[in-house]
Amino acid sequence: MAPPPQGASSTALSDVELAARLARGAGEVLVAARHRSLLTGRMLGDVGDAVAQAWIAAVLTTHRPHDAILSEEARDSGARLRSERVWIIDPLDGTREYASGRDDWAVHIALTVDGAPTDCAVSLPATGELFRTDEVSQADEPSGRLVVSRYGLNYDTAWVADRLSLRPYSVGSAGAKAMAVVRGDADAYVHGTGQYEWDNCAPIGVALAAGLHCSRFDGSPVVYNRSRPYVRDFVICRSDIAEEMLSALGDLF
Ligand SMILES: Nc1ncnc2c1ncn2[C@@H]1O[C@H](COP(=O)(O)O)[C@@H](OP(=O)(O)O)[C@H]1O
Ligand SMILES: [Mg+2]
Repeated sequence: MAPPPQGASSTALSDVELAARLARGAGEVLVAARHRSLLTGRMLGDVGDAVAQAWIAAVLTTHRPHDAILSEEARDSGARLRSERVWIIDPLDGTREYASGRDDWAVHIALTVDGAPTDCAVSLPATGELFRTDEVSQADEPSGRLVVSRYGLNYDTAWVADRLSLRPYSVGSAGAKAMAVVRGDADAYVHGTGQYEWDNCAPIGVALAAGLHCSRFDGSPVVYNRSRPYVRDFVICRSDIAEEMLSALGDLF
């Protein structure tokens, strides 16, 4: 009997298991590409983006040949707008942090079905952490902190920090910020200056699965796989402060 074709599509691998292996595997590729600082800075960032993208695309094409893909590092095509199942990928979120030797960078893998994240994983390869929708839960204790950009507070985050009496806590990368809330290092992440869908889809998928509140500033759900894949604002926070948070965001000028 002939052996099964190599790289044949696998139905045995569940969507969430595939997402987790992609996030973990691409993270290992990225850690290897940093190898003893043979490359640094912009060159390392460019190589990291490219090799992680190539590996993820090859695995997805092999294991889910009928699904569409939207990735920060690949050309977009209108085909995804006709597809129910779309993988939304950021092969390396926090490229600057990765390239400068920091730990706050992430790999984002999300499967969306009809615009909603279902099976997602976010890896933080430099710390060895992997967050997946089927194994995540909300942290018990509030921290009293608001996770903000490495460049400090802006108008929206200063407003929220003041209204909810939260102390700012600086982290790079959208995925690393969102996972700081999942882990319990922060109570909220608020972003009002726009991001692409790949920056927040898997992080929001994981945060929703953990029982956190995730929405647009007006309280509506974040919808994915739009023709222009851009999200103007969103909030991720502990469910017990969601009401107060939405009220503060509703009062923003
Ligand atoms: N105003 C904005 N518009 C578009 N993308 C933004 C943005 N602010 C942050 N991002 C993206 O969100 C990610 C986290 O950014 P930050 O650490 O500054 O919060 C980065 O992704 P990449 O590193 O994948 O490019 C960054 O490009
Ligand atoms: Mg990104």
